[in-house]
Amino acid sequence: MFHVSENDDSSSRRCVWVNGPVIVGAGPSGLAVGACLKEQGVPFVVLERADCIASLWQKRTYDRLKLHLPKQFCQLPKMPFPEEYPEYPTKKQFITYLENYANHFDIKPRFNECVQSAKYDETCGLWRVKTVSTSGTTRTEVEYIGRWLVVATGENAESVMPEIEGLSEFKGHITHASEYKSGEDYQGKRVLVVGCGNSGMEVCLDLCNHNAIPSMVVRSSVHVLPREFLGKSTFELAMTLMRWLPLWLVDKFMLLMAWLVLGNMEKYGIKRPDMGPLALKNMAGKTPVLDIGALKKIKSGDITVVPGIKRFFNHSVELVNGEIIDVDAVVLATGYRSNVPSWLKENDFFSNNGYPKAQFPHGWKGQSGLYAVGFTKRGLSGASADATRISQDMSKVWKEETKLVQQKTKSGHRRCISQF
Ligand SMILES: Cc1cc2nc3c(=O)[nH]c(=O)nc-3n(C[C@H](O)[C@H](O)[C@H](O)COP(=O)(O)OP(=O)(O)OC[C@H]3O[C@@H](n4cnc5c(N)ncnc54)[C@H](O)[C@@H]3O)c2cc1C
Ligand SMILES: NC(=O)C1=CN([C@@H]2O[C@H](COP(=O)(O)OP(=O)(O)OC[C@H]3O[C@@H](n4cnc5c(N)ncnc54)[C@H](OP(=O)(O)O)[C@@H]3O)[C@@H](O)[C@H]2O)C=CC1
Ligand SMILES: O=C(O)C(=O)Cc1c[nH]c2ccccc12
Repeated sequence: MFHVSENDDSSSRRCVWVNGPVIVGAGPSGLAVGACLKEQGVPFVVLERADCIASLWQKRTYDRLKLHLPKQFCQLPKMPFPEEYPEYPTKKQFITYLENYANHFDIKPRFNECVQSAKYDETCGLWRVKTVSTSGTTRTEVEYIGRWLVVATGENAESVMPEIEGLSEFKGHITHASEYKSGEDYQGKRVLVVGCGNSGMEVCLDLCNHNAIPSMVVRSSVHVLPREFLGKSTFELAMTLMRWLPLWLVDKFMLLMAWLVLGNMEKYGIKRPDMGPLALKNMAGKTPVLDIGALKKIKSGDITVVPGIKRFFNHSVELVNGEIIDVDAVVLATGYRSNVPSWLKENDFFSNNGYPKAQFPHGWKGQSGLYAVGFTKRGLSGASADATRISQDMSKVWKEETKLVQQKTKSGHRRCISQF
């Protein structure tokens, strides 16, 4: 690396030349690319806006979270989970695994550096990546310059905060699922949970377990599948069946299985989409809920399912069916979005929704040395697949060029000697 600096009292500017890729984001995706590159001897820099690795897992998830897919589908390349880990590791175990992973591959991200912009400079054929970090009253701007850019900022970079009429008038506590830690703070409270994805369902279950009174807003439809069927992981079963059967048939099997285990959920207000669960995941990226107990609580009446929201009042909410219910607090389990459009000045490869335009498995490589990892809507296994491809692609070029440079230096050296 090569540095150029400029300073005054409260701010400083630096320019850093990066030999190898600039990786933006130190979540599982950025770490996986780093690990694969380390093995190939390609140097890199990882930039992270937070002060730790895997900030989504460390700072923006609730206490009782566990991986909801079996561990073999969640491990990163080149280092399996410890054998003693359970089939569904806890959040704490997953974070420990990631910390060990970063240490093992000696990945040292530059923390507290938020990427503000990244632009390809046509004239020099290089990426210019600008970051800002503030510490006390000092503001530091750094420009990293390199030939490759790896976008690893994730599908969950920002929380989606819906605009609902009257929400700003609501006097109770409002929080997003990403800030929710535990139901402990909600004992005895009537909590409206907006959204019925995996977050909404699990927050409701956690609230029940802490003697709160949750109502869950289901404004459209959702596929709920049991996490296990006859002691086997539903996800694993689906993946196995997909090897032999067409997707529509696997979907039929999933629905039959869900009906056998969970029964008909429509009478409880949970309507299924017209499309099957895997077809919908493939087409729209909508993840089916893998149930770990919320449905039992819905059946027992501990969780009340309510339709969409019309508007909020000071202490209550009006639903689309005209009903008004009193509410003490609101948890917005309304999902996440990518933040790529806010900083990446490029629109050939990335679409304005912050995802690569090309579908999996083609969305990992763009033009001019641009790469994306972890935008497959296939969780950690999708990120691992991207990381492997990216590192292979880069290391091929890196090795060819290193060989060329060595040959040139050798022949240059011979010429020098022959002049004497
Ligand atoms: C609650 C929850 C549970 C999940 N459970 C599973 C599961 O069980 N199995 C599974 O396969 N998937 C799961 N997922 C999917 C999830 O996307 C992955 O687990 C994983 O975290 C994705 O890794 P990532 O590195 O792509 O993104 P992230 O983990 O979000 O990491 C991206 C990093 O980039 C940083 N960043 C963002 N913008 C900038 C910027 N401008 N400058 C610098 N740094 C930046 C962020 O701070 C963050 O640290 C879950 C997701 C959630 C929200
Ligand atoms: N244990 C685990 O491993 C967990 C994994 N996850 C993963 O994290 C990712 C994000 O999940 P999640 O946070 O649940 O987000 P999702 O995007 O999956 O779900 C968002 C939910 O919010 C609803 N919603 C959005 N806006 C509104 C609104 N204005 N009014 C009413 N409802 C609204 C959506 O309804 P609609 O469908 O109608 O748009 C949907 O039900 C997923 O990939 C999930 O699998 C999450 C939690 C736990
Ligand atoms: O947890 C997530 O966000 C995932 O995307 C994991 C996942 C990848 N493929 C799936 C298919 C069905 C359910 C979950 C997943």
